[in-house]
Amino acid sequence: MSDRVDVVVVGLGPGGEFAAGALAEAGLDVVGIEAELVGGECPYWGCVPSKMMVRAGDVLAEAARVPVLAGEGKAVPDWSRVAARVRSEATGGWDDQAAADRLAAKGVRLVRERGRLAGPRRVTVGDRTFEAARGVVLATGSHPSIPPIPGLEGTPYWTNRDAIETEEMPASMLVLGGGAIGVELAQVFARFGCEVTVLEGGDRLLAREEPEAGELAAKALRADGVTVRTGARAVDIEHDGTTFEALLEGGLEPLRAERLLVATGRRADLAALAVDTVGLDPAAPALRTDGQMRAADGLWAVGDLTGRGAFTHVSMYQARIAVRDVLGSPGPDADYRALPRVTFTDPEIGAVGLTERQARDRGLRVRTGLVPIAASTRGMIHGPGNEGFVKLVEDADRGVLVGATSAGPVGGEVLYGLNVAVHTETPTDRLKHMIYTYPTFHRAVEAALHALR
Ligand SMILES: Cc1cc2nc3c(=O)[nH]c(=O)nc-3n(C[C@H](O)[C@H](O)[C@H](O)COP(=O)(O)OP(=O)(O)OC[C@H]3O[C@@H](n4cnc5c(N)ncnc54)[C@H](O)[C@@H]3O)c2cc1C
Ligand SMILES: NC(=O)c1ccc[n+]([C@@H]2O[C@H](COP(=O)([O-])OP(=O)(O)OC[C@H]3O[C@@H](n4cnc5c(N)ncnc54)[C@H](O)[C@@H]3O)[C@@H](O)[C@H]2O)c1
Repeated sequence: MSDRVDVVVVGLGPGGEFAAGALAEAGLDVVGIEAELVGGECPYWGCVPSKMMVRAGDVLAEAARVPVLAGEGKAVPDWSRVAARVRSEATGGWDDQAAADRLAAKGVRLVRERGRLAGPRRVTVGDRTFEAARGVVLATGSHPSIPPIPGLEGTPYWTNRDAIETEEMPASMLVLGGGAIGVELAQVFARFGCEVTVLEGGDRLLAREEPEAGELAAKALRADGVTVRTGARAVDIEHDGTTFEALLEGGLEPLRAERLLVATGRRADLAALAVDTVGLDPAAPALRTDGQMRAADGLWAVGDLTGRGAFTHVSMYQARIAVRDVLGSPGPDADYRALPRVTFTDPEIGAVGLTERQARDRGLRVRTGLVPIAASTRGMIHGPGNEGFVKLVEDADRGVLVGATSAGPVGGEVLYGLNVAVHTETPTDRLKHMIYTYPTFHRAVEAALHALR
C-alpha cells in the first residue's frame, strides 16, 4: 500500500465511513483507518441495538395495554430473544466484515489500526506515516466520560457497551446520569423486570430539552417502576464482588444494585489524536471547525468530536459537507439552527432547534404554545400510552418558529414537520393556515400554533 494518498480518513463511524466511501467513489485514492469496527458506535453499541431493545420494551408495554383496549393478553418478557436479535440482526455478532467489504467495494483501502496526526496532512499508524495530498478527515467520535467518583475506578461498572452486549437481565441496576442513554436504557431494563434507579446530578432528566420533556420522561419511567432521583450525586462507589453500593451526597440512604451503568455523557480525546502537531489545542473538549468542517489547513473534522451534538445524523450531515469541500465544490455552511433529536423513550420525545430558555437567553421576544396530546382527538382515541405534548417556541418579532418539542406516541415522526418549519423559517401565520389531517397526532401542532402567547 502506497504511503502517498489523496485523503486519509481517521475513524470509520457513521461520519468517517460516509466520507471515505464518497471520496473514493469520486475517484480519490482514500485510506480509511479504523481502530475497532467499521461503522463505529452507532450500529454496534449505540443507536441500532439500543433501538432494537426499545422496540422490544415498547411491545411489552403495548401488550400491557391490551386489557384496557382489546380484551385479554399477557406477554411474558424473555431477554434472551432481545439479546439474540441484537447479536444476529443488529451487530452480526459484533463483526464488521460486511461493512468493511462495502467500503472496499467503493475503493477505500482499510487499515485496521489506531491513527494519529503527525503534522499537516500526515497521519501515523504504527511505524507508517501516510502523506495525504488533499488532506485528512478526522472522524474519531467520542467515548464515555467517567466521573471521578471515589471508588468507581477499578469496579466492574458498565458503560453503554456492556448494557448493549448483555445476555442476562440483571435483577437490579443503578444508572448514573439521566440523559438520553440513561433514560432509554432505564426504561428498557425496567420493562424486562430489572429494578432500576436513575441517579441524575442535575435537577431534571434530559437537561438539554424543555423542562416539560424531563418531567414527562420522569413520569414515564416511574410508571414503569423506575426510581428517579434528581439532584442526587454519588460521592463514593463500592463493589464487594457481587453488589454495587453508592453513597450519596448529604448522607442519604445508600443505594445498592447488582449492576451500575455509567451514562454521564461522552467526550472526545484530542490529545490521543496529537492535534498539537497541527497547532490545535489537545486539551479542548471538542475540535472546532468552520462551516465547511475545516479544522486547519488540509484538515477536516466531522461527528461527535466536533461537539455540535452527538448524533449520527449530525455526523453524516457534516460528512456530506466535508466531502464536498474536499472535492473543491462550493456549498452552504453547516447550519445547526434546526438540529433535530429524538429520545426514544415511550413516549418518544422529539425536539428541534432552541428550547424556550435558550431562545430567551439569546434575547429573543418569545411566544410559546403548548398542547397536551391526551387532549387531542387522536390522543383520546389512542387511550393508554397517550401522554405527551407539542410545545412551540416562536421568535415573535420575526413570526417564525425557532424551536419545538413533539412528545408522545411517534413523537419522533411528528417532529418532521416541525423540523421543516424551523429549518425553512416558514412564517407561523402560513403554518396556521395549512390543512392538518384529521385525526392525527400532528394536529396538535395546529392547536399549539393557535395557542401561541
Ligand atoms: C447507547 C447509545 C445510543 C445512541 N442512540 C442514538 C440515536 O438513537 N440516534 C442518534 O442519532 N445517535 C445516537 N447515539 C449517538 C451516535 O452513536 C453517535 O453520535 C455516532 O456514532 C457518532 O458518529 P461518529 O462518526 O462521530 O463516530 P463514532 O460512531 O463515535 O465512531 C468513531 C470511530 O472512530 C474510531 N477511532 C477512534 N479513534 C481512532 C483512532 N485514533 N484511529 C482509528 N480509529 C479511531 C472508533 O473505533 C470508532 O469506530 C447513541 C449513542 C449511544 C452510546
Ligand atoms: N436517541 C438518541 O439520539 C441518543 C440516545 C443515546 C445517546 N445519544 C447521544 O449520546 C450522548 C451521550 O449520552 P449520555 O446520556 O451519556 O449523556 P448526556 O450528556 O445526554 O447526559 C448525561 C447526564 O449525566 C448527568 N451527570 C453527569 N455526571 C453525573 C454524576 N456524577 N452523577 C449523576 N449524574 C451525572 C448530567 O447531568 C446529564 O444529565 C447524548 O448527548 C446524545 O447526543 C443519543
